[in-house]
Amino acid sequence: MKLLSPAQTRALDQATSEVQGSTSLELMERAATAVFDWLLTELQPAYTTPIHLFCGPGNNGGDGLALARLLHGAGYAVHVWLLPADRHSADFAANHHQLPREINCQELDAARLPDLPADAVVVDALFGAGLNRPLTGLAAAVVAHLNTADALIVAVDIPSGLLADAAQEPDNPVVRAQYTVSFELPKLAFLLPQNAGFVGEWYVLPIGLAAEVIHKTPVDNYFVDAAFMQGRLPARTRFSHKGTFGHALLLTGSRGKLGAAVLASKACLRGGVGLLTVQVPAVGYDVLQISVPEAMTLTDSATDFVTELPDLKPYAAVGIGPGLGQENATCEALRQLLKTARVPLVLDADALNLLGANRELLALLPPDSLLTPHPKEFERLTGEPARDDYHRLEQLRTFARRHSCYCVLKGAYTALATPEGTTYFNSTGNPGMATGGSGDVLTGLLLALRADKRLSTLDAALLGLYAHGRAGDLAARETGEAGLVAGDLVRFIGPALRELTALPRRL
Ligand SMILES: NC(=O)C1=CN([C@@H]2O[C@H](COP(=O)(O)OP(=O)(O)OC[C@H]3O[C@@H](n4cnc5c(N)ncnc54)[C@H](OP(=O)(O)O)[C@@H]3O)[C@@H](O)[C@H]2O)[C@@H](O)CC1
Ligand SMILES: Nc1ncnc2c1ncn2[C@@H]1O[C@H](COP(=O)(O)OP(=O)(O)O)[C@@H](O)[C@H]1O
Ligand SMILES: [K+]
Repeated sequence: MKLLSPAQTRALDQATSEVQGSTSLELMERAATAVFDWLLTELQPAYTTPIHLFCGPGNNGGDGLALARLLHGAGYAVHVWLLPADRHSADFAANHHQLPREINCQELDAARLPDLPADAVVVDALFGAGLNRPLTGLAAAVVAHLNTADALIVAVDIPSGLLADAAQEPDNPVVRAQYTVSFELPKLAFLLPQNAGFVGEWYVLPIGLAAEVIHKTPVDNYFVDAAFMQGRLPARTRFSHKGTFGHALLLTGSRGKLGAAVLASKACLRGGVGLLTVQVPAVGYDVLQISVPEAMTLTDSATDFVTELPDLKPYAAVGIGPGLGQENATCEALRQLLKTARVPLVLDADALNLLGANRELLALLPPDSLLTPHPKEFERLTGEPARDDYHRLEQLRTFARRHSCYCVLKGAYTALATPEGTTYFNSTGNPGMATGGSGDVLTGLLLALRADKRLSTLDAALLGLYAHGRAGDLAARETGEAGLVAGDLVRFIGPALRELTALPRRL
C-alpha cells in the first residue's frame, strides 16, 4: 500500500469523484458508513451506551455528523457536540442540515464541557487531514478535556491535532485515542513509536477510492502488507539444485555469544540457502557442529573471536555481525571484508557497532550492502542522535542514499530505505519479538535471501523483513507473546516463506 501525503489524499478524493462520477458528499457517506460498520462490528456498543460525537467545522466533522445520523437511525443514543467556527465545509453543512432534529446537538462551550462517563464512546471528528496548525483556544481545551475522560475514544481518520506525515512540537494538544479508524490507506504518523499514545490501535477501512489514481500517484513511502508481498518469492523449479540458491558465508560469534551464531545459522538454513559455511572462533567449533549439523564450520585461529577472512571466492553472499564482539582484530577482518567482497553483504549487530566506531569504514561499503541496525545501532552509525522519529527516518533515507546501501531500521514497523530514496514499512511482527536473538534470526534469513541469485536486493530485503515478522506472528499463536523466544522464529520461517511463494501459472 502506498502512504500518501495530505495533499495527495485531497487530490485522490477529488480525482475519485471525477473518475467515478460521484460527489464528495457521497464519498463522505461511504466513509461514515464504513466507520459505522466498524463500530458495530468491533466495539459492539449496547443501545444504552452513550455515544458522544465531537465534530469540527470541516469534512472530518462532516464524517462525524453523517455517522451520528447513521447511529441514531440504528437506534443508538447519540449526542453531537459542535466546535463553533466562522466557516464550515460544504459537506459539513449538508450533513448538519440532514441531522435529525431528535438528536441532541449542542455547541461546545469552554465553561461547560460535557461529562463523559467511563462507559461512553467518544467519537473524535474534530480535525482530520485538513489540520494545518496546532490546536489552540477552545479546540485545545476540548482535546485536553477528552484526554482526561475515562471514556473510550475512537478517532475518525486521525486523532485531532496530529499531523498525518510530519513532526510537531511535543506539547501540541492531540487527542489520545484508543482506536483510530482511517480510510483506504494508512498514514505515516501511524507507523512511528512517538505517536502510539495518540493513535492507539489503528484500522484502515476501504471506501472505494479510485484504485487507478492511487496506482498512478508517485510516492516515497510504502506500507508492506500481504497483498504487496504475495508471490514475490519465485517457486523452486523441479530441477533446482544447491547452486541455484547460493552458498552463503556467515562470520559470527565470540565467547559467550555463540547462541547468536547458532540462531543466525539456523535461520539462514530455514531461509532456503543452498549451502552455508559459518566462520566462528575456535571456541565455537563444537557448538556449531553439534547445534547446526547442516552448516559447514570454519574455525578462526583465534580462540574467542573472529579475526580472519576465508577466501571469499566460493560464496554468493556474506553475512557478518551476530555475536561478533568488537575486538580490534575483528574490526580488521571487517575492513578486509569491505575491501575485498564482490558479493552481496549483510551487516548486523557488532559489525554495525564497529562501523559506527570507525566511520571511515563506511566509505568502503560495497554498493547494495544490506545493513540491519536497531535505533541504537543506527545512532552509532550516524553519530548524531535523532530529534524525533521523523528526523530518524530522514537520517535513514540520507544514509541509504549517501552510502548506496539498503538500510533497515528495526522496530515495530521496521523501515527499509533504499539508495533511490524509497522507504518501505513492514507490517508483520509483534511485541513478542522484542526478545534477545530475534535480530540474529533476521540476519540469517536475509543472508539466505541475498545468496539466492533469483532475487533483487530489494525483493530479498522485503521478503526477509516480512517473513521474519510473519514467522513471529505464527509463532506467537502457539507460544503467546511473552513466551516467544528467538528459536521459535526459526521454526516458522519455512511456513512464512511458503505463504509468499508464487503459485505455478495456470490458464
Ligand atoms: N481521505 C478521504 O478519502 C476522505 C476524507 N474525508 C474526511 O475529510 C477530512 C479532511 O477534511 P478537511 O480537508 O475539510 O479538513 P479538516 O481536518 O476537517 O479541517 C477543517 C478545516 O479546519 C481548519 N483548521 C486546520 N487546522 C486548524 C486548527 N488547528 N485550528 C482550527 N482550525 C483549523 C482548516 O481551515 P482553515 O481555517 O485553514 O481555513 C481546515 O480546512 C479527512 O480527515 C476525513 O475525515 C471523508 O469525508 C471522505 C473521504
Ligand atoms: N514490537 C515489535 N513488533 C514487531 N517486531 C518487533 C517488535 N519488537 C522487536 N521486533 C523485531 O525483532 C527484531 C529485534 O532485533 P534486535 O533488536 O536486533 O534484537 P537482538 O539484538 O536481540 O537480536 C527486529 O527485527 C524487530 O523488528
Ligand atoms: K479526528
